[in-house]
Amino acid sequence: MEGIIMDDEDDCPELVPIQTKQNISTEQIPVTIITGYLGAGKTTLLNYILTEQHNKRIAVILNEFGEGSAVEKSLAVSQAGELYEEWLELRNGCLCCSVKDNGLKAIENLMEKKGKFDYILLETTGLADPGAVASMFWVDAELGSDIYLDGIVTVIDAKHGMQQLSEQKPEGLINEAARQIALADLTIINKIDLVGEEELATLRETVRSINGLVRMIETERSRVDLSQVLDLHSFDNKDSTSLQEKLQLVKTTRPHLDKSILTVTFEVPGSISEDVLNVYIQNLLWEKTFKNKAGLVMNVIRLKGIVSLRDKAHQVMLQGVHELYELEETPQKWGESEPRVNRLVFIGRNLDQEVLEGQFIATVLNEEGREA
Ligand SMILES: Nc1nc2c(ncn2[C@@H]2O[C@H](COP(=O)(O)OP(=O)(O)OP(=O)(O)O)[C@@H](O)[C@H]2O)c(=O)[nH]1
Ligand SMILES: [Zn+2]
Repeated sequence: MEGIIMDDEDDCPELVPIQTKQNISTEQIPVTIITGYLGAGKTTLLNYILTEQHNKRIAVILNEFGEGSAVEKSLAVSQAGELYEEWLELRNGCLCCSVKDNGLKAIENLMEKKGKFDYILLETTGLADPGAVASMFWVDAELGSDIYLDGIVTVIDAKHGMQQLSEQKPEGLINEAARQIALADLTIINKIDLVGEEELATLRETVRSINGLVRMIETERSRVDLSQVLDLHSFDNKDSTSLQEKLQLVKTTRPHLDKSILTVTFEVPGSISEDVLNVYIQNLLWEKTFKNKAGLVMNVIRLKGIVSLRDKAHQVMLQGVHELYELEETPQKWGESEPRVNRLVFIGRNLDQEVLEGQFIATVLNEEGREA
């Protein structure tokens, strides 16, 4: 297989072999995106991770590329935009860098100049859309990069989180704090020293109502068990069994806050054709032809699933962030007597389970029935 990468020196596309993802994943360096609203405790978390005992050489990137479209900037990598970087040596042989613009390019430079790292932590600015940043790393991994996206961690302020989540945005605009939770693989509810159990319970429930899939931990001064934050493998198929089990536990949620983001899930038995599934997903993510019963366009922020593709012995994982999605065969085979099912989880705005499931059955499944 071949793919195109841009050459640094002369901006000339160059054909290079791309190894399959599975082969290189052991050598690739994980990137964890740390996001969260202003003052939630992101920097405290980074500092904590850096000072904890770990045998990793961690590079920390404080990015300021949240403003504007990070995706556009990443696509302009080949145009060799000017970079501004400041490097700081930290404890444990860790490095810290502040990037004004292109985060990806900075990481590549980092690899060249300082040798390889074991781990990269990237703190986004409080108001950034981490989805754009995540998509950028995800796209890059597809191009055979040295790095891969391990997970999105959202730090939430236990004291101010509810208020931030309740802020009404002008029509059409999304609440940033809610979006950050919708995207997360892990949420850290921080500053629990500042709230009582009741307040905490309300916040917990609200977080769950937004993202039915997310793992939640609670901390003071962002003190976490590192094994709960690093090496989550949220975007790869290293762990498809557990993903399947995890998806089975997810329930469709009821929005707690007005017009808020929620999680929708369904399971439909049968095997489907990849082409028809692609049309369904693209209509949802790209064409935006799906509407809820109030006529509002569905907006999916995160998408996960395990599907049964016709002619495939293995389970196939579905992953999506904003408008990017990917279908990837997992090492997990369907059992001989195991019923073939498709389980999908959607996190986003204006989602309606009946519509999503109904459309899936009507288009994806019935199309399959006609072909069979
Ligand atoms: N009481 C209390 N204060 C905390 C806790 N964690 C962090 N803080 C304080 O909260 C403030 C903000 O923490 P930061 O780690 O800078 O938050 P941040 O998310 O990086 O903030 P920005 O980068 O400005 O968005 C600092 O003054 C921290 O000392 C906690 O668990 N309890
Ligand atoms: Zn910070």
